[in-house]
Amino acid sequence: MAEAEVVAQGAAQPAKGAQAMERVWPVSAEEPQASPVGTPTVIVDDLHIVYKVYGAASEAEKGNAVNALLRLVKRQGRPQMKEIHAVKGVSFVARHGDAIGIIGRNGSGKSTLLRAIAGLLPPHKGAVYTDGQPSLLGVNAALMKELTGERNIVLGCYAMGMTPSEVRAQYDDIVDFSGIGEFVQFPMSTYSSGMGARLRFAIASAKTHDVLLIDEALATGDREFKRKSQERIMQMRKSAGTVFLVAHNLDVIEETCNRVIWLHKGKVKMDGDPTEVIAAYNKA
Ligand SMILES: Nc1ncnc2c1ncn2[C@@H]1O[C@H](COP(=O)(O)OP(=O)(O)OP(=O)(O)O)[C@@H](O)[C@H]1O
Repeated sequence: MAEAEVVAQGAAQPAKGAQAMERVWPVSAEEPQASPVGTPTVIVDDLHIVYKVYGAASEAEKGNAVNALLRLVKRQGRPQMKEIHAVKGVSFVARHGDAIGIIGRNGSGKSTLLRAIAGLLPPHKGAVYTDGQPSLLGVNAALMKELTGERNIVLGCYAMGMTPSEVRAQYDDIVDFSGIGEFVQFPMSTYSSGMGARLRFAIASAKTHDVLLIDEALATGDREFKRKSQERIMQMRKSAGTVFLVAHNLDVIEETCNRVIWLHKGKVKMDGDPTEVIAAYNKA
């Protein structure tokens, strides 16, 4: 991911792969301005995502070190194109106020699904409809390492569409929440990975998102930070946004989410109550 992609990807521009959702619920004269809890925010309809990888070895050459060396040294053979079908026909509806945990083994398609909802990957087949702007907060969503924390906060907030006065109002809270203290004046290249992750989460969560997608961002923080971030995710749910959370730590998912989707080899294996889905996943 490019260094300049700041904090919450997709926050500043319209999503590419995702489509704005058509209204599918009834409109009445007394309808409140704020979206009521339970209205759909994301509809994923028979979604397929396929990566095309160039330069992959053919089946016959797989695992053959001599061939691999020959290809490198003599530049033999034309680059092969291989397709990786990462998400295979996933469908579900997410609603306002939902915090949805996505679980599954390594390579099951969790991050790919989040990136597709954020509109960063075009569907090979099927569609993603979103009501509101999805924002992806990932471990790889890089701030600019050569800039200080201070400048990254300002840039990150602008990238999320905040105004200068909103940035001023939120600045102290972001620094406090991140817990990076005086390091805010140092370049981010001097931060530990945990400090960087905390700052990213603090910046991204300073704004109310329609749909916030969090990819393993809580994995690197310490216990205290995890507690604070979980509280903040709960607050975001209350402000009627929708939060998706990918994490390998199932305790975090169970404590934070009201629903869990278990992906297995790119397909939904189970979707429902966190305790039930996690119990089934642990038995598998
Ligand atoms: N940029 C990419 N190019 C090609 N293939 C990719 C790319 N990203 C992921 N894949 C492949 O897509 C499949 C799903 O990967 P993905 O990262 O979505 O899984 P994941 O469940 O998030 O895994 P993990 O738990 O290890 O983070 C894997 O087979 C992976 O090798």
